[in-house]
Amino acid sequence: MAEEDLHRIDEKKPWRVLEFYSGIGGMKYSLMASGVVAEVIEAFEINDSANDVYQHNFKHRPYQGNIQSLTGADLDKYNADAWLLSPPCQPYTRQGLQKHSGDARAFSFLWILELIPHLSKPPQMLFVENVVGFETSDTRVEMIDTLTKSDYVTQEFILSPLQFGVPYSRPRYFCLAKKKPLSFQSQHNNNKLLWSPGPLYGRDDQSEFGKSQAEEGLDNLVQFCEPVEKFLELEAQVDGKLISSFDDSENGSKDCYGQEDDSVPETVQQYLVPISLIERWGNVMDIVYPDSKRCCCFTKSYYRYVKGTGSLLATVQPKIKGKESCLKEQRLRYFTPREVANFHSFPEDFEFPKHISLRQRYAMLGNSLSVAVVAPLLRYLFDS
Ligand SMILES: C[S@@+](CC[C@H](N)C(=O)[O-])C[C@H]1O[C@@H](n2cnc3c(N)ncnc32)[C@H](O)[C@@H]1O
Repeated sequence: MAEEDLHRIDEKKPWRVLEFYSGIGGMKYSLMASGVVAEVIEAFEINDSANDVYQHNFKHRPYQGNIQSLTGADLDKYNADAWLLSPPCQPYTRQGLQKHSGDARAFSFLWILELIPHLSKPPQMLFVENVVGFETSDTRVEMIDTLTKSDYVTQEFILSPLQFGVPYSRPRYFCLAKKKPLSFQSQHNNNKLLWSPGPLYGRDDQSEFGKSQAEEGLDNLVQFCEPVEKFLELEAQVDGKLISSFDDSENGSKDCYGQEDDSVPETVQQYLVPISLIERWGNVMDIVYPDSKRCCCFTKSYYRYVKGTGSLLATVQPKIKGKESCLKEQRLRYFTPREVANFHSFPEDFEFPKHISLRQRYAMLGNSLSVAVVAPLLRYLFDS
């Protein structure tokens, strides 16, 4: 390690961090929440609207361009200690064609990997986030191969917000890498894929860390999660008593779900799911209640499609929960973008600029990440 890097550790100078695929800044929020003394010196993102949101909240506009056009010299000049990367997930999602490294959307990440061995100032630490499915991809094989040859040690995790007290199922893959002679606190977890947050808290009973233990343990963990109602900005009806004051008398006549009107609703009524949609798709909807301890992953297609894109909230609680009771009478509504941000544990002061449409808000949030999960992972990565 260069002498200046050792000084950085000794003097607690802020780590210099690059944020690739910055989107709406989930990595930056996680770094802030982690308590690590660090500074994002540059962010890279191709999407104009995502950059508007980033700039609105952080007063800095990311470098707007294709990451694939960056050169080794461009990256060397930042002299960064750590790189945080959340490359596109579509090549690896179960819904996609799973073309892995053959998918054009994987090229920019493969390009970044290719640059690493040729850098004169490679990062001391790397953090990569992706969907479950990435761990079996050829891109992951390429990544681990490059990192190992370039003298990094790695630990990989699959973790969900449910394991951090948030009633939200969003398991994601993470790779943490440190360049030797830096090392992890629990070195016996090097080169392993772990399904438990135990090592982040110094718990080292490895028998707990496998996939099957994690899956078995989830039901148990769910009871320690906060209820969904703690994440709501709009009030919900509980115990048959209407707390919110909206009148949904027009609900029955509404037969589209936001495709025509993409403006941001101002009342809870506008988030109600049209009756026609409930009639057609009710059997595939995931319904949760204010006292539920789990809701499904919000994807970037939430609000545009109902199947597999995220949960809907019943604002009227029936005597028997679920689909045995009439769904139309449960007055289902979409979670608002602010509520999705709450499930992602974004800070209260996060906001969208006014010109960002409702669908763009859901899309960008669906692409983002859970601060509750990433912050402790970053703390563990930067811990020396
Ligand atoms: C999975 S999302 C990451 C979101 C981010 N972590 C957040 O919190 O919002 C991937 C992001 O990478 C951007 N992106 C995809 N390909 C890119 C490329 N070649 N160059 C720059 N940005 C790219 C997309 O626009 C998208 O915002």
